[in-house]
Amino acid sequence: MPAFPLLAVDIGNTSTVIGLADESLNLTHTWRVRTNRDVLPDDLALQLHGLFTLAGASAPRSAVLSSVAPPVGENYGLALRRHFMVEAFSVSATNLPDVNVELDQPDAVGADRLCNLFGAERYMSTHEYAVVVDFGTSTNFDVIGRGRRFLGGVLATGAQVSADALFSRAAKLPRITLQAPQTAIGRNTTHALQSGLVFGYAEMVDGLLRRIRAELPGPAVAIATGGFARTIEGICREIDHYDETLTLRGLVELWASR
Ligand SMILES: Nc1ncnc2c1ncn2[C@@H]1O[C@H](COP(=O)(O)OP(=O)(O)O)[C@@H](O)[C@H]1O
Ligand SMILES: CC(C)(COP(=O)(O)O)[C@@H](O)C(=O)NCCC(=O)O
Ligand SMILES: [K+]
Repeated sequence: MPAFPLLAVDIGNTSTVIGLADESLNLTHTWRVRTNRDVLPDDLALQLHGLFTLAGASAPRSAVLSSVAPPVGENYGLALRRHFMVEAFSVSATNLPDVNVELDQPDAVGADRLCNLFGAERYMSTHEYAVVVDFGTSTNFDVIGRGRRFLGGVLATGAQVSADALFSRAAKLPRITLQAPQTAIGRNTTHALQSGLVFGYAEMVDGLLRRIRAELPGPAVAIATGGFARTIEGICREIDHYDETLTLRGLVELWASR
């Protein structure tokens, strides 16, 4: 039975990134939709059907899911079984035999972070270690060692969550767009906020990367991904690469290496 196209679904707390991969494991289509915990399996099937139809893509013959937003992953699994006759593989630390999760409680690690481990492998030819900085609802730093070792990391408040917390507690502050201002010294409220929220955030990331690198016994390559990565691109000095599809590609590579 042909297993392609493979459907890969990365369900985050804010967005769900969906892709179809061909037999060479290349992503032929990608979509980004809002994660909605209220939708039911039949809603998700309609959404998938609509996306495939709009793109003229064939229906999937296999599927792999990563979810950190229960019960959305379970609902995608049901939708795929009922409407596409596909039994999806769900990522967890307990069903990946080749991965060493060196944490106190390995099964508590987010599935997206395990995808990032696989997504980082192609950057590790010249480095013993990699750090994936995933700018999502939370900003997580996933520290990876060669040989599929998940060594730990950092979970920090996401940039948008930080901004929303400030706006909700300060009555006179406007809801600004998170983009870099021209200068660090802001001469109006908007620019001052953008300086704090974007440059301040970038300095936090650079500082944490320096601390992580200082704790590792060898050099580490740092790769940024996630919804907010593009805003920070070129501002963080400690980041070597930007890769928008790292998590989704990692999910596809994880599926292929089971
Ligand atoms: N197209 C975009 N351009 C800039 N920022 C974005 C974009 N999409 C999402 N973001 C920002 O990225 C963060 C969410 O990232 P996302 O990868 O969607 O999160 P999650 O992995 O938690 O679902 C939020 O701070 C949001 O404002
Ligand atoms: C850290 C996360 C909240 C990131 O989720 P995201 O920001 O991508 O929606 C998620 O990976 C998670 O819930 N992890 C479980 C705890 C852990 O990884 O240690
Ligand atoms: K994240």
